[in-house]
Amino acid sequence: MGRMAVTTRAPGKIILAGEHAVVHGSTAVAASINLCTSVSILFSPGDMLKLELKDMELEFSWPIGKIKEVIPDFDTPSPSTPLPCSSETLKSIASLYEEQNIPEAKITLASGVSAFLWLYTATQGYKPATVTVTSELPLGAGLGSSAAFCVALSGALLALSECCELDYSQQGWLTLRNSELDLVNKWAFEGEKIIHGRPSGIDNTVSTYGNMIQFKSGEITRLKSNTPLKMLITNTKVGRNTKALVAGVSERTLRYPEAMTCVFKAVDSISKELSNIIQTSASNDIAVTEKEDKVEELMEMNQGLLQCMGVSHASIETVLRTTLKYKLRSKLTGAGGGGCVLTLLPTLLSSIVVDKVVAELESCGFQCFTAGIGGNGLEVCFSDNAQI
Ligand SMILES: Nc1ncnc2c1ncn2[C@@H]1O[C@H](COP(=O)(O)OP(=O)(O)OP(=O)(O)O)[C@@H](O)[C@H]1O
Ligand SMILES: C[C@@](O)(CCO)CC(=O)[O-]
Ligand SMILES: [Mg+2]
Repeated sequence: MGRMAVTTRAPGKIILAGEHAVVHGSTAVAASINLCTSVSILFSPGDMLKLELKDMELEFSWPIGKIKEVIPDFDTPSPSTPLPCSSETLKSIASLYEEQNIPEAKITLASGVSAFLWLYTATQGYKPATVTVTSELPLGAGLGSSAAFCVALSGALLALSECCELDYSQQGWLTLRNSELDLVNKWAFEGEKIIHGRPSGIDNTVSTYGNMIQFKSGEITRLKSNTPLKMLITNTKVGRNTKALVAGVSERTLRYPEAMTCVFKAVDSISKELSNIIQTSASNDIAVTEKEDKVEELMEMNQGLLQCMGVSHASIETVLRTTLKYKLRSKLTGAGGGGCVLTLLPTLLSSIVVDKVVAELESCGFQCFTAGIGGNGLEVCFSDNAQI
């Protein structure tokens, strides 16, 4: 029996320090969170490629012949060689979803659908299949939904290719070898380029490998945290688009190169300080409190510099002001412009205060939750039939 069906899951992330500046070569620190995107692929007879986005109750389908016309040359795809999608091909791919009548309110999905069509065809060619996607992550809210989608999808596509040496009779969730994860990460980066324009690669990297990482110009250092950090995540529910925010920072950098270079350098130092603090061991409550005080201070400094880059938002400022009333510090996470804000919850903070701050934030229309930080990266599960 060949490999017919696979399900993968890949986590979202929080950025503790360094978003945006990381696109310009600064250090950043990120951790996976225990909210995932899952992708299931089932090769099926027939002549259609189907994409089902379950949470959005959307279904797309294309005749294989039509895909071959628009994205030619993949009769023998080479999944072991990650390929960028050229801007001409990206334009022709647009004709594939324009025919599918994506509802106006969901037009931001177009870039995700383009990334899907590219990654699928470039790795599997013209095989008919049904691909199903579900996600626990809010889309476009700073928690790396685009990267989790690209990693889960690339992982599923490669798990069904000759590139991965997996025992597909094995039950339950499996992890890939490091060299296989490296390949998934590279394909996912090609997908992120379609969605983000100019990604640094931090989001797909932390989603692929999991845990907590320091990242600078594609170089990854795994961080061993001795004391777990507890973060409150507040979703302002203000929609935004990472591609536009990243482009905005680049435009400001072109207008004020010297000032922005200093800002990026300051962020680089903040991320390095943070990563040192995270890795120092704290043996008692006083040491833990000192550590948390420093993390809070660095988060506050990083937020100031993100304001300077022009990626804060009135809703984010409301979260900052509200949490500060309770002496809690916050910073935006991900691309900003709305989306999610992180607030450090010190170990000795009473649950009464947490309940109060959450109630006040929720009365503003925001949504608060906590998430496990630093868990597994991509995982794969084989079955005769896809799981979701
Ligand atoms: N489950 C999914 N199904 C289809 N497309 C998705 C899915 N998740 C993300 N996407 C695509 O990614 C886009 C959101 O990506 P974007 O980078 O703007 O936000 P994010 O990744 O959630 O936040 P950040 O990049 O700041 O961490 C969506 O508009 C869609 O095109
Ligand atoms: C804003 C950004 O720095 C992080 C988005 O999560 C973009 C990137 O690094 O690709
Ligand atoms: Mg993204």
